[in-house]
Amino acid sequence: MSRPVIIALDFPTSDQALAFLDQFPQTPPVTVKIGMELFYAAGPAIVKAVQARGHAVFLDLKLHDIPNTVGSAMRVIGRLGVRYTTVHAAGGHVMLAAAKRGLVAGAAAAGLPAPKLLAITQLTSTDQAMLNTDQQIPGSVQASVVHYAQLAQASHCDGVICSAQEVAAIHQAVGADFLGITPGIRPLSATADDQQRVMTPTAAAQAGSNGLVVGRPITQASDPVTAYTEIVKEWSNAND
Ligand SMILES: O=C(O)c1cc(=O)[nH]c(=O)n1[C@@H]1O[C@H](COP(=O)(O)O)[C@@H](O)[C@H]1O
Repeated sequence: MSRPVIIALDFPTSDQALAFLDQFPQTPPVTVKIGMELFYAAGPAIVKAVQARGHAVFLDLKLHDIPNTVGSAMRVIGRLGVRYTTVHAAGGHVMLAAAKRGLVAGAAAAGLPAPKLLAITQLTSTDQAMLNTDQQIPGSVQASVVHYAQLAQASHCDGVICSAQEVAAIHQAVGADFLGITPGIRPLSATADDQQRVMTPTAAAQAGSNGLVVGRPITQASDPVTAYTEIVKEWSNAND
């Protein structure tokens, strides 16, 4: 799927994650996001287990540290054969560029294509008040997200993670080829949970999102495969 619906595999153990995943057919393969919770519990072995089933992995560890540390960690991630990985744009230009260099070098050493590097802009759980008070960043959320997208592009990232609410402004500022992958996706029937900047799959497609990240509306559904299939159908129809 060139515009994937990525399932956030947010589970505390490998057994739970794989039991969930094995409800899905292996064909067509799905793309799953392995984040901090599952990776801290299960390590690189869970990446291999998902790949062994033929599915693609988005490894979401949101690195944010000094440039040398991030570059070295990305060199290791580059060897894992994942399709996407993340870093915080707030780490700045030197850190982002080191992340990209590390990722490309690690992948090349393993003879693999480099994963796409996505920079986190403002988390979708952040609202206007939190931006201005907790982070002491003046101005609008959209202005901050567009700024981070410009910084990420200038630092050789392949795209950003943002809310679908900002995707159109990002594409206008940095071009439509720069990926805007969007969590905070909620079908009309779903609750927002801790997300602040949400959109439906249809609205995200209309805004130009390059891919959805969806967790609880699928993982906590009584029938996850049907929930996923419905979201894919809504997303595909809106992209046609
Ligand atoms: O990097 C992410 O994937 C991410 C960035 C962001 O701004 N907001 C966000 O929700 N996410 C992740 O996307 C997933 C969303 O999960 P749900 O809210 O359950 O759909 C979680 O795994 C979050 O860690």
